[in-house]
Amino acid sequence: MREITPRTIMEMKGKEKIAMITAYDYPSALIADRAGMDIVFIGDSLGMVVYGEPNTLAVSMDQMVLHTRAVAKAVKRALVLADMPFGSYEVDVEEGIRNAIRLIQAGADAVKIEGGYDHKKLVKRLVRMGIPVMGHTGLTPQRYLRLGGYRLMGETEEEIEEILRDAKALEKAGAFAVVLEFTLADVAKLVTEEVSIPTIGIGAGPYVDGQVLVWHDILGIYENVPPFVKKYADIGGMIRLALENYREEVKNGSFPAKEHYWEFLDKEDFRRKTRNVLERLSEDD
Ligand SMILES: Nc1nc(=O)c2c([nH]1)NC[C@@H]1CN(c3ccc(C(=O)N[C@@H](CCC(=O)O)C(=O)O)cc3)CN21
Ligand SMILES: CC(C)C(=O)C(=O)O
Ligand SMILES: [Mg+2]
Repeated sequence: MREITPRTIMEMKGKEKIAMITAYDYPSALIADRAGMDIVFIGDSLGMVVYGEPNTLAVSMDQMVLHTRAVAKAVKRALVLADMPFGSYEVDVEEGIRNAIRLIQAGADAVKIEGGYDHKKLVKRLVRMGIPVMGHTGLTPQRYLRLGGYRLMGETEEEIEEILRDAKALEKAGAFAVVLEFTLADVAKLVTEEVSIPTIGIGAGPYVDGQVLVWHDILGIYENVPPFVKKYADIGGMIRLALENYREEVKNGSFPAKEHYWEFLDKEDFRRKTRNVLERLSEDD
């Protein structure tokens, strides 16, 4: 059992902001956990930042399971949350349950689904069988095709109503938190005040109970970052410099240096051994 549980996260509402970051592999998850993140999250955004897809729609359950397993092995303290990918829970509740179980068996402590109102039944069933669920409303990237791209949500009454209805449905169905993605800050504030479960924002302003961002975006290793991202480091630039140095030293012969390889001290010993080996090899043919 890890230190941070869904109960811990729920109790943070109104007291302490929740810090959440994505991670998709073992070394990244080790660093995220040691940095004191509350939630380490295997997002389906891995389709874009790890696999180079233009959106998240092609991500499979198999991919989510493999990356969840790698992250779960590294995390000792934080809550490990895994995204349910597009197509893994829409067809029927039973299939959603089967797929959520796969993520839990890969080491996740909880799963996240996009939407709320439309998935009340699934959320209720998962929670009753002991699988904690986080919801996700506002911009839901799995609706990429219908939305015609990624855009700010919550300007119209219809969108405000949909977002609030999702959040309330999630609260009622037993979800332990909800992600609010790329909504006007006023809408995120309204939702945060209207529901008792924590809201975790991404591009939704400061009036929420926590924040989530994508690993590659804040570290400067992804080119097409959303406009709400703050870049905390230029790791991409550091990697580029390191690789240019390595390449240069290979080309000019300064790598490997003495400390990077081993040779016979007694060259006469090596000559004798070589002679014997060459003799034996010539007898073979
Ligand atoms: N790397 C990454 N970071 C994310 O935060 C993220 C993903 N991927 N993939 C899934 C969703 C998609 N998100 C996004 C992606 C792009 C914009 C964005 O660039 N919006 C532009 C207009 C884009 C357009 O219409 O072409 C804007 O200026 O509003 C917003 C949210 C957030 N999520
Ligand atoms: C953007 C966050 C909330 C997400 O769902 C993901 O990274 O997949
Ligand atoms: Mg996602």
